Amino acid sequence: MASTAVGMGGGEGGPGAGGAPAGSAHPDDASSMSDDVFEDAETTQARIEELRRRPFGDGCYNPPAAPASVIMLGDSGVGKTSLLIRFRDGRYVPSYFLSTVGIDFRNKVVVVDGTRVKLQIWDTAGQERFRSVTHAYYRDAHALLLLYDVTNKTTYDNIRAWLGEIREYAQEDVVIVLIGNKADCSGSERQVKREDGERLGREHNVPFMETSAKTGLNVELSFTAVARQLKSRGYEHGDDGKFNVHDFVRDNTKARSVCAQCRNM
Ligand SMILES: Nc1nc2c(ncn2[C@@H]2O[C@H](COP(=O)(O)OP(=O)(O)OP(=O)(O)O)[C@@H](O)[C@H]2O)c(=O)[nH]1
Repeated sequence: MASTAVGMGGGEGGPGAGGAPAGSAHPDDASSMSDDVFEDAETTQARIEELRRRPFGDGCYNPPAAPASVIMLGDSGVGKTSLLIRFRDGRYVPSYFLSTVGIDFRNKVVVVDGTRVKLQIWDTAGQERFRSVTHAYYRDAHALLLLYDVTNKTTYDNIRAWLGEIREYAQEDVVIVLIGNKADCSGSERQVKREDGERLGREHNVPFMETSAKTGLNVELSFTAVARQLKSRGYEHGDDGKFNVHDFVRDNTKARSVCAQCRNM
């Protein structure tokens, strides 16, 4: 789990520039284990409104098109923040002690066949008590990355409930990708087989892949699949609409890689 302070706050010049957003704490900070990191709902709401107003700040000049909004969802601890940091910064930040507070975002441009697709990726708190805050964002989402943790069966079982929430709050045509994260873990650590994830994806007609924020397995692919599908639907100079995300994911998914630490467990 990670706090929003972990490299988050993508907009340059916004309230989070040059430091951690309010209500977050750094793991090295002795105060980070105390209750004062938990802000009240009003403060969280004010903070996310500030975040929403931030300009798209990737250092490039992109005046006309607004970025596509991508939201990362899933139970607390499945690795949403870690996956986003891996994708955005190409690094893995091992264990932190604090969960994401409320919601925060990062920007990233993905180039699809020469076209820049700008993604504004929202990292949500998996904890139940922040749900009402994050529900407000579903409506504006173009795509959702829905994660479970392959080492935690409960997070897999909860995917159906997450899909129910998505149906209730998100747009009908929102792009969804189902992700089984922590695929570097194997043996006794693993509680959910890849085939179970594949079956769940088929049941709900959403593309599925396993990822590892730790090793980087399929991390790029998960966001590229989203960007390609958004482009194919007409977001940013749409193409012929013939792109098939299921085929794309199937053809590009890499086999599992196992980290040394987990192998020895
Ligand atoms: N082995 C392994 N551990 C991971 C991976 N991704 C995340 N973790 C660990 O899982 C824990 C939770 O990761 P987070 O990224 O904070 O999870 P989260 O979903 O953002 O959690 P919330 O903010 O509470 O919703 C941390 O200790 C991470 O280091 C992975 O791919 N492999």
